[in-house]
Amino acid sequence: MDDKVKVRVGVLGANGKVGKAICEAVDAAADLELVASVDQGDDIAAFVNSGTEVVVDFTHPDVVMDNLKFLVENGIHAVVGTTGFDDARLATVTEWLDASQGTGVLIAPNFAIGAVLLMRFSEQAARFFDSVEVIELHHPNKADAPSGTAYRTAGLIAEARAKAGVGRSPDATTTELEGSRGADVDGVRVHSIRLAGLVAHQEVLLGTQGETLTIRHDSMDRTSFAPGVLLGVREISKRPGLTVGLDPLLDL
Ligand SMILES: NC(=O)C1=CN([C@@H]2O[C@H](COP(=O)(O)OP(=O)(O)OC[C@H]3O[C@@H](n4cnc5c(N)ncnc54)[C@H](OP(=O)(O)O)[C@@H]3O)[C@@H](O)[C@H]2O)C=CC1
Ligand SMILES: O=C(O)C1=N[C@H](C(=O)O)C[C@H](O)C1
Repeated sequence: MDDKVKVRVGVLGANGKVGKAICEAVDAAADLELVASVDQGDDIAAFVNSGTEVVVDFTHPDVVMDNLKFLVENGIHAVVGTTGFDDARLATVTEWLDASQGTGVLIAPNFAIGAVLLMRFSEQAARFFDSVEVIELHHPNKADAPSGTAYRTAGLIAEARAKAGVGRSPDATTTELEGSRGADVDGVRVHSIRLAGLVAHQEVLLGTQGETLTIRHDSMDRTSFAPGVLLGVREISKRPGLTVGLDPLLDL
C-alpha cells in the first residue's frame, strides 16, 4: 500500500501493557503507520511534530484528561481506552470538541468485541429479572475499581430497568461488614476481584423465580483489545465530536 494513504498513528502509554499490544497491532496493519510512541516522561508534542492524525491513549485515569485537552487543541483525533470517565468528564470533553474544527474522540470502556456484546446483552436482559449483580475480575496491577467496563455495564443495566419500571434488586441485608455487598453503581451492586494470573473478566448475574442467567466475558490476553482499537483508528476521522463506546462503529 502507498505510504501516502496510510493513517498516521501515535500511541500514548506506548510502554504500558495495552500500549505495547497496540503498537504491535498498528505496525502489523498495512493501512496504518506508527509515527510516534509516547510514554511517561516523553514530550507529548511529538504527536504534533510527527504529523500524527490519530492518537490511541492507554495511560492512567489521572492523566488522560490533560492528554485529551492537548490532542483536541491540536486537532488530533483520539481513540481512548483509558478508564475514569464519568458524566462530568464526558461533558468537559464535549465542550472542548464543540470548540474544535471537526476533531473526533472515541472513548470506549472496553474495546474487546465480546465485552461490547456482554454490555449489550446485559442491557437487553436487565428488565426481565428481579435481581442483577456485576462481578469484575482483573489483574492486581489495575489502578481503578470498579473497572470502567463494570461501571458502564451497571449504568446501562440501571437505565434499562428504570425505563421498564423495574426497581432495585431485592436485598434483605440489614447488617454488613462495610464493602461486603460491593459498590453501588446507579443502584446496581458491583464486586471487584483483583487476582494474580487474571487479565480482564466480567460476569453479569441475573436471577428471577426459579432461574438464573450468567453472562461472562474473558479477555485472555491484551491482543483482544487491538481489533476494536484499530477499527476506532480507521473510523474516528469520519466521526467529529464525542463517540462513547464501540457500539455505533459495530452498527449495534
Ligand atoms: N478500554 C479498554 O478496552 C481497556 C482499557 N484499559 C485501561 O487502559 C489504561 C491503561 O491500562 P494498562 O495498559 O493495563 O496500564 P499500564 O500501567 O500497563 O500502562 C500505562 C502506561 O502509561 C504510562 N503513562 C502514565 N502516565 C503517562 C503520561 N502522562 N503520558 C504518557 N504515558 C503515561 C505508564 O507509565 P508508568 O508506568 O511509568 O506510569 C505506562 O507505561 C487503564 O485505565 C486501563 O483500565 C485497559 C485495557 C483495555
Ligand atoms: O485495566 C484493565 O486491565 C482493563 N481496564 C478496562 C476497564 O477498566 O474496564 C477494560 C478491561 O476490563 C481491562
